[in-house]
Amino acid sequence: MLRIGVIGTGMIGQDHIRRMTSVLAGVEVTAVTDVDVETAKRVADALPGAVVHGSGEDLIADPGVDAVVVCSWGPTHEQYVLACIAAGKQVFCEKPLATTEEACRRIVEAEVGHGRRLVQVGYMRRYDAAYRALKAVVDSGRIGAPLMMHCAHRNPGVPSYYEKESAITDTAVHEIDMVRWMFGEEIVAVRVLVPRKSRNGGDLQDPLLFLLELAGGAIVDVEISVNIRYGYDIRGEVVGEDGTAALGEPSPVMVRGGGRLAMPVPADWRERFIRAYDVELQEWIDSIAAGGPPVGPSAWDGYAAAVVSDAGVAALRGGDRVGVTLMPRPALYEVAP
Ligand SMILES: NC(=O)C1=CN([C@@H]2O[C@H](COP(=O)(O)OP(=O)(O)OC[C@H]3O[C@@H](n4cnc5c(N)ncnc54)[C@H](O)[C@@H]3O)[C@@H](O)[C@H]2O)C=CC1
Ligand SMILES: O=C1[C@@H](O)[C@H](O)[C@@H](O)[C@H](O)[C@H]1O
Repeated sequence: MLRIGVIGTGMIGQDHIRRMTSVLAGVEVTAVTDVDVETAKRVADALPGAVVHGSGEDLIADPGVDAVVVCSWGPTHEQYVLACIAAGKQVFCEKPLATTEEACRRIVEAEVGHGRRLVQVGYMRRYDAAYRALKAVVDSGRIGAPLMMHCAHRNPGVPSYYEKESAITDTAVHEIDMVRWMFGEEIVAVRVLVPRKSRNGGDLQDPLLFLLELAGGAIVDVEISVNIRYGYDIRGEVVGEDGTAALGEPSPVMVRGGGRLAMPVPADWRERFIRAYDVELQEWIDSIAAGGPPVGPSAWDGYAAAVVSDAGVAALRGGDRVGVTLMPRPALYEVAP
């Protein structure tokens, strides 16, 4: 049994604890912590034998914790991931790896200094059946070389920690990672277009259109709408030279009645990506329980996403086309995105 400590027992922390205790195999949650101590205690009450630690650092140092899952807010990730590397413990860090290029660079440098991969980042779309099927079509060459991709990332509402830049750093960062993986290329420049604001968006710039240019010349557009009310709607269509391929509808059921064809829209990311999170965490658990390095998105992927995300924030703040330059990729991260 791999003994896991969870830092951050909010929405995704609780969801990952649920899957680690009642869905996945070979794992138990032995410790939790949260700055909101009452929440941490309430979550631990449902976990027989689990310890509540007063800080993330204490949890990481606990000899009863083999590996750590970080589910606290993005700006707190760096300190915990660095502490895990210093302790030589495997860490699964929810996205984003950290919220700035500099913070991600420090993590990459610490891991390279350690000499062995210890970090996996929670970019779960790489594990989603629909995205995997879309990538298989693109890789097969059936639609010719991919030229463009149209994406939509629609949320019904935003979490409490959401700020203006979060549309890029917290939301579009999923497309940043997915696009690098889908095309197997780095993103070299970004732009942000700002449409008329939604009356549902408060102080946020909602919606916005995020444009990504890839090294090979393909262009990706991403609609980010984070207060669209009707549900959680994730779309993606790749346009190739000879055809197109799109994500299918996530609902397993369609209802015809009363002159209408209807299907449910997922309520949020927990529902839409439920199986992707299961596969992502089970593969992480299995790989590290077997003593190997994690095989999912690496600290390098987290760093690359942060550099693009920083460029996106600059574009949102008034830049036009903002270029993206990555540092040379260390040998530890030799595989393509
Ligand atoms: N992969 C995915 O699809 C998703 C990833 N996330 C990511 O997971 C992280 C958490 O998001 P949510 O669960 O939605 O937020 P949340 O606000 O529901 O939960 C975060 C928890 O972390 C705690 N926390 C904050 N600072 C802390 C610190 N320094 N030490 C310990 N605990 C601390 C908060 O008290 C809160 O209980 C974010 O990085 C977010 O981007 C969130 C939702 C979906
Ligand atoms: O990661 C997630 C949230 O943190 C973020 O706030 C949402 O916009 C994303 O859709 C969700 O997958």
